Amino acid sequence: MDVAISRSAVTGRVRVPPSKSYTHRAILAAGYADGATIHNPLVSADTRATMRAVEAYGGSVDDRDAPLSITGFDGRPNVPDNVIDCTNSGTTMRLITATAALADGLTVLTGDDSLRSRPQGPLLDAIEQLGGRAESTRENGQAPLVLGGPIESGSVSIPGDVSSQYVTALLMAGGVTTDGITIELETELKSAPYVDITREVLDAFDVETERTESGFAVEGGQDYRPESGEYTVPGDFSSASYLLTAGALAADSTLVVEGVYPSAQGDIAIVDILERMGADIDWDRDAGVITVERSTLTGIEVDVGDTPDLLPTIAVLGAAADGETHIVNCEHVRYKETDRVAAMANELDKLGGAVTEAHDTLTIHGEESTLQGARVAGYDDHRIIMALSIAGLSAKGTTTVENAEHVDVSFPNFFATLDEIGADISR
Ligand SMILES: O=C(O)C1=C[C@@H](OP(=O)(O)O)[C@@H](O)[C@H](O)C1
Ligand SMILES: C=C(OP(=O)(O)O)C(=O)O
Repeated sequence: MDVAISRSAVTGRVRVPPSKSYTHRAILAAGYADGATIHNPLVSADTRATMRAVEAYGGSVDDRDAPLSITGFDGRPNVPDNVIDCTNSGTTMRLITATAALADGLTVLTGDDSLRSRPQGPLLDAIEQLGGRAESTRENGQAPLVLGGPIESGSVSIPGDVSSQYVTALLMAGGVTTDGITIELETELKSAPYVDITREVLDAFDVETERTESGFAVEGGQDYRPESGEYTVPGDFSSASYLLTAGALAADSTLVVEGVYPSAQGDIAIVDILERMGADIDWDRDAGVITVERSTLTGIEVDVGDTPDLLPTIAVLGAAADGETHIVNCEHVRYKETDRVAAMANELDKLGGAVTEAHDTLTIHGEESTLQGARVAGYDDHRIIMALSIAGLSAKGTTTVENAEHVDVSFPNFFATLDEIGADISR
């Protein structure tokens, strides 16, 4: 499905979808428990992959609309009857790799073309350090993966600069091992707030984890027990970033975004980034409401070490701002559904943006950029598609984004939501 977006104004009130990261963890935590009811879940292509995995390990998921009623496998995953297809979801594949290592037998994990090109090597190495079997069928550190357990407990040493999801996977599985898992980080941890999200969800399921001097640790022999059997997912700040950017670039008067309460999400930084760029933005934290007005923006420097998923959004803001926007510390953003640093450099260039790409930085020269509608590729990547669609709202003329159906991964109602607030869109 190609989507055409013409320059138009947006206004009104919108609600953000529930958080993808919290939903994945809550579903899997309910699987590690004997079950739970998950309120306000994100039901999307990626979270459905995690639901299927919980079922493959012996749990069940009823009512795939809110709330989700999950029966768990109680810390003891079955050997799946079939290969588990994680489709496009890196979070699913990393988190359930460690689950597979708890089962007494072999599990095979695969995914789509994109997921089968993403790095899994450090996590496979960690499973081997714990005495499990962990193989990449093509011996290139990528899926398809063959995992065998059961691992019992132990210490692992892994790099922290490829994906934080390896740490999340080991902490979640470690709680139900005999003696726990200690994780030593060989490098600085990138995407660190995602481990904070994990620890927050584990705490809500009564599983204790620890930040140590050199990494993290989780004691074994713990039971996943959600308080009163329930868990409620907060709103998603990565998804909110597209709506807030739409407001800052194209609001008629104001755009009001609802369902945005404080949580451990690093992508809350979008509020501060917009403020630093000069946007007129106000966050009522108690009410969970952000109000943003169309604003004249100025380029800034942003370190995305903690917030890789904001890179496409910030690149679009930079192309619409005056002056230079310098995005630094972004090498890990190249390991996502696509190489998002290169994708944004290529596609903003087609829209008239002046961009300089280096290995670990992306610079957008706002003063040399005048956004003009064009046909752009979506790279089958939800975040590239959503960011370019918002660029299309403020570009002169019409922007066509190819294969835009992939928004289904994290924000299934994205185009319907833009439509509701007045964007000129044809699908
Ligand atoms: O754990 C998570 O929920 C996520 C962690 C981040 O990945 P990395 O830790 O691989 O950077 C982020 O980019 C991804 O969208 C979701
Ligand atoms: C990178 C992302 O997710 P995942 O790693 O789960 O594929 C994302 O949602 O931007």
